[in-house]
Amino acid sequence: MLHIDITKRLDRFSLEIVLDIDVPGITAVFGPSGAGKSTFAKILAGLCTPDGGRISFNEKVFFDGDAGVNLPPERRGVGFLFQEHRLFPHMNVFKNLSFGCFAGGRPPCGDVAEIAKVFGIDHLLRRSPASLSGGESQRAALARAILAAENFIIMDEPLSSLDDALRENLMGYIERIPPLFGIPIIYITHSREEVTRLAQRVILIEEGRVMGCGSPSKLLKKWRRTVSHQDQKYEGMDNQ
Ligand SMILES: Nc1ncnc2c1ncn2[C@@H]1O[C@H](COP(=O)(O)OP(=O)(O)OP(=O)(O)O)[C@@H](O)[C@H]1O
Repeated sequence: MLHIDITKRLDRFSLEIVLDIDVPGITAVFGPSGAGKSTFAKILAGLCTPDGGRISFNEKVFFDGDAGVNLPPERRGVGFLFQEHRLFPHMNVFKNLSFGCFAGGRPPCGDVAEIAKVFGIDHLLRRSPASLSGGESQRAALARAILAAENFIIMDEPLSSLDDALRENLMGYIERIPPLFGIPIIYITHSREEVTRLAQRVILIEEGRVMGCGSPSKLLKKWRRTVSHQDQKYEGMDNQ
C-alpha cells in the first residue's frame, strides 16, 4: 500500500497530494502539462523534499515531516527511469546495471546477467554507454531500474524522446516487468495511448491535486482531447 499525504510549494505552484492506493502492476500518473506529475515523481523518489506530511510504502516510511524522517533516494529501494535515461558515461553497461543496487549498500535485486538477457543486452555488458543505440541504452536503463528496485520503479515519461518503433518496442518490455519480476511500476505520462496500453489503474492529477483514481477506461472517458497530446481538458469528476 502506498500512502502519501504531502504538501510542496514551488514558487507559485502548490502540490497537495493525498493518496492511499495499492499499486500492483502498472499505475499511471496522468494529467496535463504543468499538473505536477514530475514534481510528484521526484518527491516519491526522494529527489525533492516536501514541505511536510508523510510518505510510506507498506511498512517502510520514506518521509515523515513531524518525525524528521527523509530517506535519501538510494535507501528507498526504488528504481528510476526518466526520459533522458542517463547511464553513467564513465562506467560500462555491467557497472551501470550493478550501480543501482550497490549505491544503497544492498545486494542486487536480481541477477545482472539474467536480467540483461531478458532485455537483450547481455552481449553489451562490457560496452560503454556512448557506443549504444538509443534503444539499447533505454533497455539498459530499464534493467538498471529493476536491479535497484526493492519496492517499485518510478518512470517519468520514459518514452517521450523515442520514435514510434522504439516506443512500441520499449512498451513491450515495460509491460512484462510486473509479471516477470513482481515489481510494481508508477508510470508518469501525459499520453492516453500509453495509459490505455500499459496501466491497470490511473491517478489523475491536475493543478497539483489528485482529481480521481481508478480504471483507465472509466477515467479516460472523462477527458477529451483538444489541440494536442499535451493539451487535454478535464471534464469534472468526483474527488476520491
Ligand atoms: N523548481 C521549481 N521552482 C518553481 N516552480 C517549479 C519548479 N519545478 C516545477 N515548478 C512548477 O511546478 C509546476 C508543475 O511542474 P511539473 O514539472 O511537476 O509538471 P508536469 O505535470 O510534470 O508537467 P509536464 O507534463 O509538462 O512535464 C509547473 O508550473 C512548474 O513550472
